[in-house]
Amino acid sequence: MENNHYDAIIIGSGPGGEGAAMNLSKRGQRVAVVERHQDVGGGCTHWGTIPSKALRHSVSRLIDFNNSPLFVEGFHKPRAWTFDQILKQAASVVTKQTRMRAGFYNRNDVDVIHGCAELVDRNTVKVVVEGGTETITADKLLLAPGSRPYRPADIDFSHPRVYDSDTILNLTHHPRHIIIYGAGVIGCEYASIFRGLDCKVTLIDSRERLLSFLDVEISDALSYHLRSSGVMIRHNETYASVVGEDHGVVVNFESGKRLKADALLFANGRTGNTDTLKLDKVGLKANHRGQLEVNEHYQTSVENIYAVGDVIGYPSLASAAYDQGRIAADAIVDGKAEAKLIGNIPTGIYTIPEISSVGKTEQELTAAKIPYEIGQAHFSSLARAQIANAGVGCLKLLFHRETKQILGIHCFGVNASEILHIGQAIMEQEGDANTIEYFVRTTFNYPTMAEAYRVAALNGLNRLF
Ligand SMILES: Cc1cc2nc3c(=O)[nH]c(=O)nc-3n(C[C@H](O)[C@H](O)[C@H](O)COP(=O)(O)OP(=O)(O)OC[C@H]3O[C@@H](n4cnc5c(N)ncnc54)[C@H](O)[C@@H]3O)c2cc1C
Ligand SMILES: NC(=O)c1ccc[n+]([C@@H]2O[C@H](COP(=O)([O-])OP(=O)(O)OC[C@H]3O[C@@H](n4cnc5c(N)ncnc54)[C@H](O)[C@@H]3O)[C@@H](O)[C@H]2O)c1
Repeated sequence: MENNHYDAIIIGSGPGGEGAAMNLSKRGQRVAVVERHQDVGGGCTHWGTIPSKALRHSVSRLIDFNNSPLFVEGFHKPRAWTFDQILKQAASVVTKQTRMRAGFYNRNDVDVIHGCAELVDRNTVKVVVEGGTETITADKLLLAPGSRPYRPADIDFSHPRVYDSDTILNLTHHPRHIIIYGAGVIGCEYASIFRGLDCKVTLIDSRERLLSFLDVEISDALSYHLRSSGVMIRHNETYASVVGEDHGVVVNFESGKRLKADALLFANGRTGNTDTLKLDKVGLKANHRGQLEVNEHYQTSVENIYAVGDVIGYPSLASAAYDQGRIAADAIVDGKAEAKLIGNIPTGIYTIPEISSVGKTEQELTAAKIPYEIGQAHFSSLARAQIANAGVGCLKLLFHRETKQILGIHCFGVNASEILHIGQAIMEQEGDANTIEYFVRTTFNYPTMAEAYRVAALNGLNRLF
């Protein structure tokens, strides 16, 4: 029984669970991680971030190839790949990630128990393993069970042509036309992937603007580029019913419209994986989206039970989940966490073109009556972008016209999610060190995409009078 007692038990081996496990182990704690999937890595590695980013990478290489005069000379038709083909490439990345992550647990002496965890009481976890159950105990518990696609009850997800963002990874036919219902981040990313594979894509948005949390100009640019690549976007539409047919799906809308396609990807929201945890055994209750409430130390209302990652809701990102796990581990060991998740969480959206932003949008600054100015650099005017045939995109810096403090950074185009971090490093500086003038005072390698910061800063400073 002694061996079954740990300092901490973690449920879930996604970025939240892993971040916590590594930090707890480095801090000398005896840790067990319970994972119901056969491999570690979480939804992030197996069904979410990693496969979707690997698929997207293959598609953008295909687009680059077909658009490069150097490669297409002599070819009379564009190269084409099927979803099935690029899935194989994605699977190999998932395998590499899984092996690497399994190694982290091994090297750090973290016990990984494969089975489904249920809470018995505030110190005891029952693990349903193949052929029986195991019971383990700990002083502290950390819940990092992640989330899954939200599935409305009136849609038959067992129909072979109806997919969500998990099951789309089992798609074996190549749809000529796919309807993507839900134009959140997942819907927009998959619209780019399928369009890049030359499928006809209809993207259904229940709202009137794509990704309305983005700066309007960037969201407009995304709409423009998705549309010009051939994606049909329908705004302000809500489904009334989904009817599965022999080789396709018909979606009827409340507006009276009807659409038919070979497949439907329903990507409209996520639900926290709390339904099988038996939260009632410890007196916890999830909200209607299966999410738990925590305080600034990631502690739930039960003192020794913590929670991180998608199960606590916003920002529901792998990037943040890892940091939350690390911070929660400090709180578990020290009783409180000194470190905090940064206030301005960056977003990286892997559509084609890619989008990334941090800080305030123009609409937020206008609403708050903050006197800001804009500095812009269009990629088409950068030598590096011209060399790379990557002229679509821009970097937009929003800064305070009096203090020159950077307030927001918005970027779209090739490598936007990498480019963003240069500006973020300056924007995160305290006091006067956060200034757009940094980009004018420093010297950038030439030619680089980073040079966009100098171009944008000069553009913005020249607007001041
Ligand atoms: C299609 C898609 C693309 C995404 N792209 C990005 C991106 O580009 N960038 C980004 O930052 N984020 C992205 N995300 C979000 C990101 O994947 C999640 O925010 C992240 O995985 C959350 O980490 P987590 O540790 O909370 O949970 P998860 O990664 O979901 O891991 C939870 C783990 O807990 C296990 N588990 C659940 N219940 C139990 C139980 N009772 N017993 C045992 N084990 C259990 C699950 O099997 C799972 O392995 C994407 C998500 C999706 C769906
Ligand atoms: N590149 C990235 O950072 C990236 C990529 C993909 C996904 N993600 C993460 O995945 C999630 C995206 O999910 P999404 O694109 O499906 O859409 P979303 O979170 O934008 O939600 C779409 C709609 O569904 C509703 N909704 C959400 N959860 C619901 C629930 N449980 N029940 C009923 N309605 C619900 C929302 O209010 C919204 O109107 C986000 O949390 C995002 O952070 C991130």
